[in-house]
Amino acid sequence: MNYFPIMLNIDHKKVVVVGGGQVARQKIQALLPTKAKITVVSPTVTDEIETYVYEGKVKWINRYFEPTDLEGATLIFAVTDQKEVNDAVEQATQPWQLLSRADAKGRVDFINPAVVRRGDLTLTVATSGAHPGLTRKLKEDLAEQFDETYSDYIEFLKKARREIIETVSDKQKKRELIASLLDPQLEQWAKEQNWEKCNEYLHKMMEDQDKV
Ligand SMILES: C[C@@]1(CC(=O)O)C2=NC(=C\c3[nH]c(c(CCC(=O)O)c3CC(=O)O)Cc3[nH]c(c(CC(=O)O)c3CCC(=O)O)/C=C3\N/C(=C\2)[C@@H](CCC(=O)O)[C@]3(C)CC(=O)O)/[C@H]1CCC(=O)O
Ligand SMILES: NC(=O)c1ccc[n+]([C@@H]2O[C@H](COP(=O)([O-])OP(=O)(O)OC[C@H]3O[C@@H](n4cnc5c(N)ncnc54)[C@H](O)[C@@H]3O)[C@@H](O)[C@H]2O)c1
Repeated sequence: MNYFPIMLNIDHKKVVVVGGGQVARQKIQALLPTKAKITVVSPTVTDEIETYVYEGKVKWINRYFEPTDLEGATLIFAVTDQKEVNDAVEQATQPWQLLSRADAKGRVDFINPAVVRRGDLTLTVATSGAHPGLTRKLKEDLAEQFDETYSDYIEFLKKARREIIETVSDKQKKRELIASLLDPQLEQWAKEQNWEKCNEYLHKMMEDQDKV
């Protein structure tokens, strides 16, 4: 199966998670960094989900699923341990709504990749359902390779690129300067949190370009 990978903006959109077990917890935790309006429908929820409910991050409808629960939802997660319930969720899903089934049965509008977030950098892994365990392993490898310091590095790159775009008008120079931000020396200084060196390098590079 060739899935189409995209990064969705689901801020302020309604997302309904049917089921409140470990898989629901996993999906909700992946949704929390967004500003989606998350509703969980289930007679039981895990302790973590209950905490999110008390913190106001998730709305809990504390009962068995009913078709009207899906009204207005953009994304729907059928993550109960009952095939018949997941089937009922599928039946109630409108053609324009996007459905994910944790049991990978029936209608599958999207599957969930494993995600590593480092600020604005998002690394995702999927095997198109072939082996989710491998997906998890590769995610852990990536999390190690791209450690937490990457968030600050990406933030520096973002600001430096903006500065170049706003101050350099020559197209060719602009492109060259942006490309040279990927110098491994900068990455190293960013890892050491040496922002003085990073900024010095950036401004020296911009001055040098001016002279050419
Ligand atoms: C990436 C991740 C994200 C997430 O869960 O959101 C995710 N599964 C994760 C882990 C994981 N899942 C399972 C195991 C046990 C080992 C095993 O069975 O393989 C482990 C490993 C573990 O937990 O260590 C069991 C399992 N998973 C699915 C089925 C049904 C089936 O295959 O038929 C069954 C059998 C259930 C049963 O036995 O009844 C199906 C799906 N799981 C997917 C995603 C989608 C495809 C992703 C891809 O392309 O790889 C897809 C198709 C649908 C979906 O859920 O979107 C998350 C990594 C968490 C992380 O980030 O660390
Ligand atoms: N995609 C994945 O990563 C993955 C991993 C493991 C399992 N699975 C699949 O996901 C399913 C769920 O796994 P789990 O570990 O979260 O199970 P679980 O038993 O921990 O949770 C099931 C949840 O569904 C709720 N539920 C049952 N009937 C319901 C109804 N009528 N309406 C609303 N909620 C209802 C239960 O109250 C419970 O909260 C498994 O059966 C398996 O098929 C997927």
